[in-house]
Amino acid sequence: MSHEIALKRLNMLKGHFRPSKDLKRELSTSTFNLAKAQESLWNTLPANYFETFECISELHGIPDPSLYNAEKDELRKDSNEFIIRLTNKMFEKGFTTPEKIAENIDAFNSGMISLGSFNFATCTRYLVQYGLYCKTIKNLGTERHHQELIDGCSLKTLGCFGLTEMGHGSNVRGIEITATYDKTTKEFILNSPTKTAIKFWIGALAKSAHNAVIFAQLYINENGQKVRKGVHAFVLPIRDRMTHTSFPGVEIGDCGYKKGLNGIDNGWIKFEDYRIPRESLLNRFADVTEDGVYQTAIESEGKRFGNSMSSLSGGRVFISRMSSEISLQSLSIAIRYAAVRRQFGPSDEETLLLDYPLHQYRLFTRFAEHFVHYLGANRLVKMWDKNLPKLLDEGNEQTEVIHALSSSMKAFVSWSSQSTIDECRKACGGHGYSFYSLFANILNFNDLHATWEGDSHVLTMQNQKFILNGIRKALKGKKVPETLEYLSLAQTTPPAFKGDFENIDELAKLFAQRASFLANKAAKALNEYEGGFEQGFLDLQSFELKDMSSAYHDNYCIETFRAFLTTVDDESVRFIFEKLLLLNFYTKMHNDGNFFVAALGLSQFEKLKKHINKSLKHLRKNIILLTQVLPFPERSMGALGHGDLQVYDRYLQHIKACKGVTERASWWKLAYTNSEQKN
Ligand SMILES: Cc1cc2nc3c(=O)[nH]c(=O)nc-3n(C[C@H](O)[C@H](O)[C@H](O)COP(=O)(O)OP(=O)(O)OC[C@H]3O[C@@H](n4cnc5c(N)ncnc54)[C@H](O)[C@@H]3O)c2cc1C
Repeated sequence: MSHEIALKRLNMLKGHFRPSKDLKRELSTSTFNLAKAQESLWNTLPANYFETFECISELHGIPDPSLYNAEKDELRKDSNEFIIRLTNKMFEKGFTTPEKIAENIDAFNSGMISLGSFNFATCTRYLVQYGLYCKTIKNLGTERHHQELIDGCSLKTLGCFGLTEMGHGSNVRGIEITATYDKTTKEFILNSPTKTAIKFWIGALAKSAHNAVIFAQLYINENGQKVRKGVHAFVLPIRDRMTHTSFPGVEIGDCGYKKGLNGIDNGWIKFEDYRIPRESLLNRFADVTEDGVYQTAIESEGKRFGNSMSSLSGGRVFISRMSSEISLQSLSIAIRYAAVRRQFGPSDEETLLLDYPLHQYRLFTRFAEHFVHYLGANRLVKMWDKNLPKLLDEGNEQTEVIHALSSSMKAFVSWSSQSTIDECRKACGGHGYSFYSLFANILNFNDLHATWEGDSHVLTMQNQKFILNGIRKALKGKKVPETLEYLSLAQTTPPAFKGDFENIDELAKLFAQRASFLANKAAKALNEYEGGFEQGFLDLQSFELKDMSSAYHDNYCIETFRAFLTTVDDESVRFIFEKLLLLNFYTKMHNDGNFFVAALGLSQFEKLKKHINKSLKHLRKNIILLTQVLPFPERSMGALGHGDLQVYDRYLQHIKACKGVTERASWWKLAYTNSEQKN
């Protein structure tokens, strides 16, 4: 499908807005060309985004997420049924054959992101199936695992990904499940020796999966000794396909109700002398011969482990994007609601929430921030897709860059998203607390992003190590990896900024100098740390090291945005996008007084407030049209945020659509004392 047709169809999905009084008023002040803005932004979207969107929207009977409040088992059944229907549809349309998907899982996965606006559970099921189960087989397996890959891609086999255990999540190298090779039968024997060795939290395991990828400590016999060879991955059946019950030696259970995302059947699994064939070992980087000899071309256990884990960056890439997307989704809801909601005011007609400067600050500064994140995340998805064919090639530095980048993006984007979604909920007051506003759903989903696919604090430490390595390279005059070019500025003191506050290039340079300065400051603090480098690395986590990572993240997003601006040819559109970037600069500067008071001087720093207020006023004129630039369908806008701004009508429709709203309760008699009670 051509891009143009895709845009047209997606605009149809987004809905035609009946021009309500509020919408007419809002659009009358806008200053930019909507179609041109959409074209520029949508060009940055991941491959297959529109195609998947169209496929999903053609499936009938998918409930509106803001009306869908089913119980755990029903949610799980629905998400299972839905991915099967969707995959069939994709095949039917010829977008994907199992072979095609096997070759390029990520193009498919990018499209799956669009599922998020329909149903988070189904989107997660897709990520587990393709992004974790299939991708691990593809990246860590060899030709002998091709059939498993094809079966996984076509959904003949439902799979899950078992890395985390009851006792170990972040420290994956500490997992306890053992896989011991028995050369007499040419099998591995899986065992969970302790309670903490039980695999836990595994998505799609509790009720659905036929197969699992399981990470375990590999043991072989060498000269009569049991020798540990480190963490390795295996693909294995866990349930009998005739009965869908687990095999002897495998115990599977449900992790039960969670804070959210109950449509995913997270489970636990315990092994007791469970035998699997030698070929189950995903043997791209290491193998065990029939006679029980361990063979690998990579001597270092750490390097082998690193290779096994690098394919996991994909999950972080998608989380970064998903988090920025659902923040903009939440902001669009809150902004549209505020264009209708009135409170107080000098005259009979009360003031719109959207006209209060405080409300503008709360919502527009975050809109600008997440718009910048969104572009950063879209670029990261493209970097990931491009790098995929050579992901694990020897000497491919790009994999390391993407790992560092996705680690910081996942952390900083999902952290700020959490507070943004919460702020949006509060900005809609009491109605924001309603289930139908969708905020509870979105907030609970995003909450997980801080934890799964690697705890975000632990991930920022990986990003910090990458930057510190970069500094070492820069000091030796070696080329630094992509995203660390700013280190060449070698900034050891805060620069004195005398530039123009409207000049994006000058402000971008200031942010690059800040990233360089904070990196050098952290490196110096570590080198001079009294307790030594290792202790310093722990002690300075909340201070210099976190600031260093945060500045790296800001710099990457700013550079991405500047590159994006060069692709925008319509002046009215470029102008409005520049305003978003400038507002993001000002708020970030204002929030980091430590650095920016030193760089600007106190009186210039104080002037930031004036620049912020001016930007808010300008954005006020365009903000509703800006929400229309985003490629979100109306069904992801809950009851309060549809583009036609018919807030109260739709909210009431939602309320009334629920079963039993106006009916007398079955327990009504309890509302009366015995003496009053009717028969
Ligand atoms: C709904 C859900 C679905 C999941 N799905 C899967 C799945 O399909 N497959 C799978 O394998 N796993 C899955 N997980 C597990 C998830 O990936 C882990 O929970 C995650 O990696 C964090 O590990 P943990 O829970 O052991 O936390 P811990 O590592 O115990 O962390 C607890 C806290 O300690 C802090 N901490 C840890 N180490 C350090 C340190 N060195 N310095 C300072 N602070 C530290 C962390 O920041 C965190 O706040 C899922 C989890 C959930 C909740």
